[in-house]
Amino acid sequence: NTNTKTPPKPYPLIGHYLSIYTNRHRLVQWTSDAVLNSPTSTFLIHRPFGETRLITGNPTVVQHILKTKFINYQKGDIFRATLFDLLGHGIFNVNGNEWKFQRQLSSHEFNTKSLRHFVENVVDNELNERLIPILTTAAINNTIIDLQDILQRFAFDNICKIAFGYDPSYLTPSLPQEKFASAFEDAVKISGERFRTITPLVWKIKRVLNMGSEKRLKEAVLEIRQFATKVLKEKKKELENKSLIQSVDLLSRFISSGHSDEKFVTDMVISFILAGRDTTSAALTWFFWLVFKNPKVESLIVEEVDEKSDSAIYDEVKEMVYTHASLCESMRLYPPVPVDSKTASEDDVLPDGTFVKKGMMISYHPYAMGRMENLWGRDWMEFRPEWWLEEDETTGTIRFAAKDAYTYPVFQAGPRICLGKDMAFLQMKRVVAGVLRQFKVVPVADDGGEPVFVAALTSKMQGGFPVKIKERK
Ligand code: HEM
Repeated sequence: NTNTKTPPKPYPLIGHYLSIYTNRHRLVQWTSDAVLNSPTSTFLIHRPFGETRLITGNPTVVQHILKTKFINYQKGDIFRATLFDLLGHGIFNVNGNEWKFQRQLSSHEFNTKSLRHFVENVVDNELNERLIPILTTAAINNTIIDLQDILQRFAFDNICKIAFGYDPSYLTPSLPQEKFASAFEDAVKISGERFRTITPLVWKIKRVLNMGSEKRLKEAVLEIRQFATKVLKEKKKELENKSLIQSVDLLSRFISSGHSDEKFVTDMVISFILAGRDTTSAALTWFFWLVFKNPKVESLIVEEVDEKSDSAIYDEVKEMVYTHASLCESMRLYPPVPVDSKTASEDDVLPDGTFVKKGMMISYHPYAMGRMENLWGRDWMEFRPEWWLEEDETTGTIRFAAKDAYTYPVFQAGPRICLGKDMAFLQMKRVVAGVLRQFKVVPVADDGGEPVFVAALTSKMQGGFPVKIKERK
């Protein structure tokens, strides 16, 4: 492991490849160290054969690429080609007018009250009918459960119900293994692995030869698309002679607003499922670990949850400022999307003077940024939700104080900021309230050490999160 105080040095021809290869299991940490040890917080990675990539933790540079020069920094060809088999022309994988159109269409739905109510119902149902009973049984039998796996299943059921009104029952393990869920799981995993091959040629050749993981990817994507098309056809039929009732999924909303082209809507729905699948579960997994390590924070959250439990659901979630702050703080240290990349369409010069050549990839690094002394102070490693709270001087109440979006780009920032941010908080706060009101989550391997943070497209706790569940008295 390299954790030197100077940024790693490149060699002729192979650049940083040796160091990258040795650290391939901890690339987030390797790139984070490189950014943290670079005086400008921007680091140039040399890949073999002279290719270079920039990686930055400087908020001014982040603002430059995500907002000021937004048009110049898009999803690049490598990114798009790597994810194309899975995502097609879905919102995650397009630029320009194609993106703008989908963004406007979906922002409209995301801002409706009726979608919000629909999401609340879906989340509450999954919570009360599935998650809480599983935790209750684990508490009674004193069994060890993998909370990370359970939260992933929870998020997958939720997002499928929200995106296309279909319940895969992934959090009901007694049912036979759901084909759609495992196809999605494999497709995301294999697509993520494509990014880690030394050159895209490796997976492209495997794909042409229909070999190994590429063969499975092809099958999985076919299963996903066939299934999504089947749901779409059923929905269309269902909606043919009916006007849309208020409380429905995104797919029905898109169809009802006149967008019924099969390929277009299927691509859109797949992007949404990907976006909502592993992000909230990753955030919650690390959150429950941090809360266990910080009993004072835990008791303040439980106090807030108990206090709000009488109010209406919507207000309860809106008002849970301490819980909200704790979630933000937990994602500062363990962001669900730890590194995210763009590609320059034209030559450019960054605000710090760095020259960017057309076609160069540039990544911003929320994981490194959450660990920067100049942004968070010497005690950045402390888990302190209070950093996100301030007193309202006129009323004397405590309120949430958001940080600058380019200093904390956990949801990205600028025109392409995460569309599901509010939905994600709503879901996460419902889960935190539902779980902590009734239970204490106790990690099994509490040897004092930090679990290992790993990431493909989104982050995970390596080896899962084995816990015991205790009923709160
Ligand atoms: C804690 C949870 C979440 C985090 C940290 C998160 C983070 C992000 C990030 C970093 C991006 C930018 C990706 C890129 O363009 O390269 C993004 C985009 C997006 N997110 Fe989220 N996300 C979360 C939950 C959700 C949920 C629940 C949804 C709901 C469907 C969602 C929907 C989207 C969509 C549609 C985009 C694409 C926006 C666009 O390209 O215009 N996200 N999110």
